[in-house]
Amino acid sequence: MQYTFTINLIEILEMTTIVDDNFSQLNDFLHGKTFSKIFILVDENTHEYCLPILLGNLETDLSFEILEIEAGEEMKNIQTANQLWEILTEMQADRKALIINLGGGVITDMGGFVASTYKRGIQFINIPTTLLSMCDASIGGKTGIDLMHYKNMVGTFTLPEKIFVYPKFLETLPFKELRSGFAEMLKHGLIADKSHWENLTAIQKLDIEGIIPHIKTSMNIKQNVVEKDFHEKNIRKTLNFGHTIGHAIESLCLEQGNPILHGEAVAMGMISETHLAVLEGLISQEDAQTIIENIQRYYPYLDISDFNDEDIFGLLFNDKKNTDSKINFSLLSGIGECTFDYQCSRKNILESLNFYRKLNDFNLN
Ligand SMILES: NC(=O)c1ccc[n+]([C@@H]2O[C@H](COP(=O)([O-])OP(=O)(O)OC[C@H]3O[C@@H](n4cnc5c(N)ncnc54)[C@H](O)[C@@H]3O)[C@@H](O)[C@H]2O)c1
Ligand SMILES: O=C(O)C(=O)C[C@@H](O)[C@H](O)[C@H](O)COP(=O)(O)O
Ligand SMILES: [Zn+2]
Repeated sequence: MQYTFTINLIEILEMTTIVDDNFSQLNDFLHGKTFSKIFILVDENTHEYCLPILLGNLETDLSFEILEIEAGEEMKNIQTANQLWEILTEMQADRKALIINLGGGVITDMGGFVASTYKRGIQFINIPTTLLSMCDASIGGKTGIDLMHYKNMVGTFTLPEKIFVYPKFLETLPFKELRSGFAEMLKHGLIADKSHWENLTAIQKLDIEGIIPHIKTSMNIKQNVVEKDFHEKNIRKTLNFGHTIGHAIESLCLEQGNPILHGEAVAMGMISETHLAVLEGLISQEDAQTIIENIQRYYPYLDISDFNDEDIFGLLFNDKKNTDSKINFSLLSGIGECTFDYQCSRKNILESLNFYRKLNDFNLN
């Protein structure tokens, strides 16, 4: 017998709220609930820049504890998860405890994972503080940690109770982090909405004034895809465009102790995978050129000349989308259209990596 599981669109859309300056939507949510205790997970930066804003507006009689981890992808691992499970145990967090994940994608992935496994699952909400987590990571229920240097190898599909988005958190976000999140927004346009892509690429200077008006569209694209295929059996794989090669490069950089930002890796992966789509006859040269030139406008060239092809293939062969020992790509068939489960020849994959290696640095930033 086959079971299918679909989440109701309304459920996902209602899960996400853009909050006002008083966080009244968050306070309303908390007032109606009987949590035993609240744990707010932060990293050192969101502790400094975002927690004071949140606490200044939080209206609740419930007691809360702050759990802080160091910032960075290097922390998204089993050791950190273990420490958090231990702290929750020592503090006698019960099944009615709530975790508030206040941070970027590392915090929402990690906090969601810890919450979804502790005592077989306690409730959590996401309050994203980076562009990347507002538009992508806080939405859709993928939680997880890296294993060795393989990205997101252990995790769960578990939705938060709510996602509260406060775009003004972006005011303190460093430019590189803003640009990293912008890569996932470009991805949303490329896989699903040509006009979103055109609006984003019309932005001449990447700053929050230019980007904030487009956040909601990216959130909606992600929500719509997730609603159709929560467990990534089919169309959700399109959200992985740029990530097959991107994750491999991100993992290698992490392993070498030279981490790059997730969005930087995705930008590189989108260029390489767009060329791969040309080699496979999926997309026109003209569309590919537009895509690649625009991504190059925003992102610095990543020097992967020293990366060994076999190391890259080793990682590609462990990609979570693979089946039957075959690498499954999500490739563009046009601007705003994406295929998935697409298998390419080794020759073309190598050529797409070499295409990237040969690109000049046209970065304007
Ligand atoms: N679950 C998903 O669907 C999903 C989607 C995309 C990415 N991800 C994951 O998300 C992670 C990347 O997320 P990220 O880019 O948000 O990284 P991040 O969480 O590491 O945050 C980036 C940096 O910005 C700092 N920061 C956060 N908010 C700030 C603020 N308002 N002001 C100043 N500094 C602030 C953080 O401390 C950190 O140093 C990766 O691990 C990636 O795999 C998950
Ligand atoms: O939500 C999804 O599905 C995505 O693929 C979004 C990606 O941007 C994100 O990086 C995700 O964590 C990648 O998923 P993974 O399953 O390849 O780890
Ligand atoms: Zn991503």
